[in-house]
Amino acid sequence: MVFMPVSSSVAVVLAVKRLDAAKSRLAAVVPDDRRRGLVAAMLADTLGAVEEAGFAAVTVVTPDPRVAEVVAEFGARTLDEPARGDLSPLNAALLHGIDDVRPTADLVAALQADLAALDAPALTEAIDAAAAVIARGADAAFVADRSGAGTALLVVRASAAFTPRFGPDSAAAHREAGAVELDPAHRRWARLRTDVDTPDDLSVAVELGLGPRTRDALDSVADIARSDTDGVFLRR
Ligand SMILES: Nc1nc2c(ncn2[C@@H]2O[C@H](COP(=O)(O)OP(=O)(O)OP(=O)(O)O)[C@@H](O)[C@H]2O)c(=O)[nH]1
Ligand SMILES: C=C(OP(=O)(O)O)C(=O)O
Repeated sequence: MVFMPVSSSVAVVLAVKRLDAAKSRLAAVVPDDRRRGLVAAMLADTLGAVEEAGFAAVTVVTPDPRVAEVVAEFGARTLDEPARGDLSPLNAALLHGIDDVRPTADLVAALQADLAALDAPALTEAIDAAAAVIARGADAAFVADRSGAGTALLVVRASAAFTPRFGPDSAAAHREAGAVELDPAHRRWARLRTDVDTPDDLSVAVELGLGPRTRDALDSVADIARSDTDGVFLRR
């Protein structure tokens, strides 16, 4: 068994699908043309928090050149989609990124890309907690999302053959695969746990405090949504 120091080097991997296909569950409150900008803004705020936390080795797996432009603004790198295999497209994309950076880091952190309220302290604390658990012998550790069913962050030992299991009920899937759940009582890291898929998630992220780019993107939607009775996240 290999033991890691808590000060292990960390590579961060995210996956973003084509913007035209992204965040369909927000379609009722954000029109198509604004939704692409909103998804890009949430990615930018996520990458902003990662940068502020001091994690410099960042890879985003995406087929979308507009996403690649956002990634380049943060000095991060883009990897194209892998060939289709047995895994879901999301897990195939993440595993492609994880495999690519494995030789360069002690730990690989797979992070959701829509963490519009993420801040550096939450991310740093969670990755430190994961590093400590992995240093004690686990192959992987994760932070569940706000609902408890999904996963906001999965950290794997780079040398371990741990396959990501993002998707429906991924928290249970990661737990069953042997990953250690961090802060299972959900007392900490609300800003990390709030991935934005639905209007309700967006409301919670607004309450927590959005990153600046998401706030700007939503301001542009607000002009439309103020007169829209479905603009739930703006009426709070
Ligand atoms: N690179 C890549 N990323 C993906 C793929 N599928 C999903 N993702 C990303 O994985 C995260 C979660 O994906 P989903 O929940 O399936 O999609 P979503 O865009 O968040 O939302 P919905 O359209 O409402 O399901 C998002 O960051 C997606 O952009 C894929 O095939 N390739
Ligand atoms: C993919 C996941 O989340 P979502 O579909 O909510 O983005 C997940 O939590 O594993």
